[in-house]
Amino acid sequence: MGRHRGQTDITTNGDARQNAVRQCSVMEAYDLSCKVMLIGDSGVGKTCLLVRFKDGTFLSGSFISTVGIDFRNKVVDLEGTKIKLQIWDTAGQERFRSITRAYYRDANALLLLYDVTNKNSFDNIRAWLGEIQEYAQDDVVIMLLGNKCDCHERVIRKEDGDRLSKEYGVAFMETSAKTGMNVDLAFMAVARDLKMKRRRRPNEPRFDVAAYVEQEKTEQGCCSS
Ligand SMILES: Nc1nc2c(ncn2[C@@H]2O[C@H](COP(=O)(O)OP(=O)(O)OP(=O)(O)O)[C@@H](O)[C@H]2O)c(=O)[nH]1
Repeated sequence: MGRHRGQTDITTNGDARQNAVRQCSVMEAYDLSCKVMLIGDSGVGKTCLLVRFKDGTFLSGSFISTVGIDFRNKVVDLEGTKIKLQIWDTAGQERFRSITRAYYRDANALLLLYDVTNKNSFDNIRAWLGEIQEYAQDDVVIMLLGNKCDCHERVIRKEDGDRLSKEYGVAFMETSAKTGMNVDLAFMAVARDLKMKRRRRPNEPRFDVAAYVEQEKTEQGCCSS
């Protein structure tokens, strides 16, 4: 397996808040690369999840929506294999849907977020899954994430997310970009899936990302919001 040189991590749109997201990283070598997209309604926490994973920090303060689409790279080490995750952060607002849809078909994994304090964002998950069926590759990895699980104002129970994910046969966990709960796991599970796919021999069983997440995830109650 050859090792590639990473491209510099330059983002694509001019939104002021994303100066926090916009930095050039030193070129890093990697063995495998994959595209991960963050999707879901506006305000569910996609940018914050990305920043938490990439920088280990939480973007608090006033909320400024993503314009269009943006990306950052992160190279992770999985038992000696360097995997470059190219993570696309999409705008949740309806007016950008035609732009973001165009990127679905190149994605290896889709992290689909709702906000546990926002019922609408949960109710819209079925529509998002419909879009995925229509525009994404058949073997795309889908992970449903109930974000902001640190908040006391929760209106969606964990069982609701669980039930929906089972109905659609996708991986599920609750996350918090604020505390970092399960954030690394979401991205590392995607990296592991990619590695297993590339390494799998014809007669070997497929890696079950949903079962892996179920086993590894942290189930935590509320903390302060
Ligand atoms: N308490 C809490 N707040 C969060 C969390 N994640 C995001 N937020 C807040 O939710 C708001 C929206 O977060 P963003 O990451 O900008 O949301 P987005 O999904 O990228 O929104 P769009 O760019 O419009 O699609 C911000 O005020 C964040 O500080 C979380 O895990 N916990």
